[in-house]
Amino acid sequence: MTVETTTKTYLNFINGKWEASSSGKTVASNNPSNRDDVVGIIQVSTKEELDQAVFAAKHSQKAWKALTGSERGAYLYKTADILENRMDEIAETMTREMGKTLPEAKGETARGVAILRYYAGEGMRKVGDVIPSTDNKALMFTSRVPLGVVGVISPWNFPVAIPIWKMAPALIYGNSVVIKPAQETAVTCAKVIECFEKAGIPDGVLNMVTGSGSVIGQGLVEHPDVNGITFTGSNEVGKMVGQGALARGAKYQLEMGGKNPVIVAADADLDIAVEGTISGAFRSTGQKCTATSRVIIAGEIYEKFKEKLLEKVKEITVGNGMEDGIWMGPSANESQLNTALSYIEAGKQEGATLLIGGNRLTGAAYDKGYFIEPTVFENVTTDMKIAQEEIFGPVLALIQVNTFEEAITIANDVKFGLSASIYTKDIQSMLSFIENMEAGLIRVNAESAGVELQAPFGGMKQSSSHSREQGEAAKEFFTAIKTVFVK
Ligand SMILES: NC(=O)C1=CN([C@@H]2O[C@H](COP(=O)(O)OP(=O)(O)OC[C@H]3O[C@@H](n4cnc5c(N)ncnc54)[C@H](OP(=O)(O)O)[C@@H]3O)[C@@H](O)[C@H]2O)C=CC1
Ligand SMILES: O=C(O)CCC(=O)C(=O)O
Repeated sequence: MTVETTTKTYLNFINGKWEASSSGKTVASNNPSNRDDVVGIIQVSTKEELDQAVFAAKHSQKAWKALTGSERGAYLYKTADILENRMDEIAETMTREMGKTLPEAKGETARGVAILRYYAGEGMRKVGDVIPSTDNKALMFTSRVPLGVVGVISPWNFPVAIPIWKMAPALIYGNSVVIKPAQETAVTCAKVIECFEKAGIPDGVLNMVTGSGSVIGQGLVEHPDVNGITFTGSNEVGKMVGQGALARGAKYQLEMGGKNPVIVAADADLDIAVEGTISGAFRSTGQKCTATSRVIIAGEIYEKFKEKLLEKVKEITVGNGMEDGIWMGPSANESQLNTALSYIEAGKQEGATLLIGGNRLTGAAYDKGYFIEPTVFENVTTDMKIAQEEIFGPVLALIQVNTFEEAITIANDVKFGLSASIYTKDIQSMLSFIENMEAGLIRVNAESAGVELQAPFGGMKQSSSHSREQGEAAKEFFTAIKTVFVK
């Protein structure tokens, strides 16, 4: 395993060139496992650089759109090959920058490669339908056109996969892109952009501007030349992004929080249910919008499930994700750690019973990082904060129920509707769950997290703006339909 020791300064990528911000200000991106380790220095940009990036995107888009889909796809195939060759280095940067373990980071980078290849192929697929006209002398069909300039605002929890699952479809359908990655993981994003640059993407078609959400993110939302905004992050910011885009008639897409339940029915295979619950709740330190945060368990098997779950939680090794044998890394930053700790406190105050964990980890191996114990509560009622609000940390609430109907009611009793999972062998329970769960992702005998790149991804209720990302569904956001009537 190689660890970089020099600290590099990363610039903005505007119109095919790497440039420093005119602000002269930079900020360090630190390792959440060891805050003394500076992963890179990034630009704190101004509106001026954002304007330059949007100008470049706007002026390059016509020529980009004029290429055939297969020509645009060739750039994505090339980018995929370059990313694949840099897999280890980019995954290591991700682990250093936001903490997820190296195997998780490698898996995510490989997923980025696969997403690029999937959308590269999309350049050769159909863009419209022929629709019978009532006039037998006419030809009626639909065609799709790009939106123009797409603004991408991405979070830190999937620093490779999320930027790529937004940029790749935007590009293949003929849009140009300005991305503002989360400051937390801007170095990882810069390395992904380097792969596109190396693949020869034409100047101005893809631009990256780093800086704060309130300046560069908000600036993208309000920019009159940005035709579409795709966002993943918190509900609070997402709603502002949506309102800002709507106010000026721009298209927008929001992927936000989750409070994802797992139902463990009386007939479930408990070993499989425990394995899926642990992985869903604690992988990536619970920092996934699809993470499991509530387990709703049939009374008959409650004690047995709890016992098996706690046995496995005790085995979780927490530490620096670069080290072999570490299963769970740190929280991505101090604020995430404090949020998780404050929810743990709220759980105790509101009367839930802490079964395991609940503390920040201390000691030589932990003091310079943001490490927290995997935590499980029981006696959780649905009115408690830990049963209602997104924690984005390794905290699990166990809720015991008497009937299947009660399980579904509780599972739905939140403002979110992203992902939901059930463990059962009974086909009627499965069908009822599929029918009645208010969630965009329904998982049967599988963990709540885990998304396949070729399938639609998104939530119901307050988890999304009701559109879907990934797979073919991405076409709906990144293009506009023209209905053509020819006579
Ligand atoms: N659905 C998901 O996958 C995610 C959910 N979250 C949730 O959000 C909570 C807070 O995380 P946080 O990182 O603060 O999430 P944010 O929603 O603040 O960040 C997401 C992205 O939006 C940017 N942003 C921030 N403010 C604005 C703004 N006013 N206008 C436009 N863009 C903006 C951020 O920039 P920058 O960070 O550079 O300032 C980042 O690029 C988490 O605890 C979790 O609950 C967070 C990440 C992903
Ligand atoms: O579960 C996954 O793989 C995707 C999760 C996700 O998109 C997110 O947390 O933002």
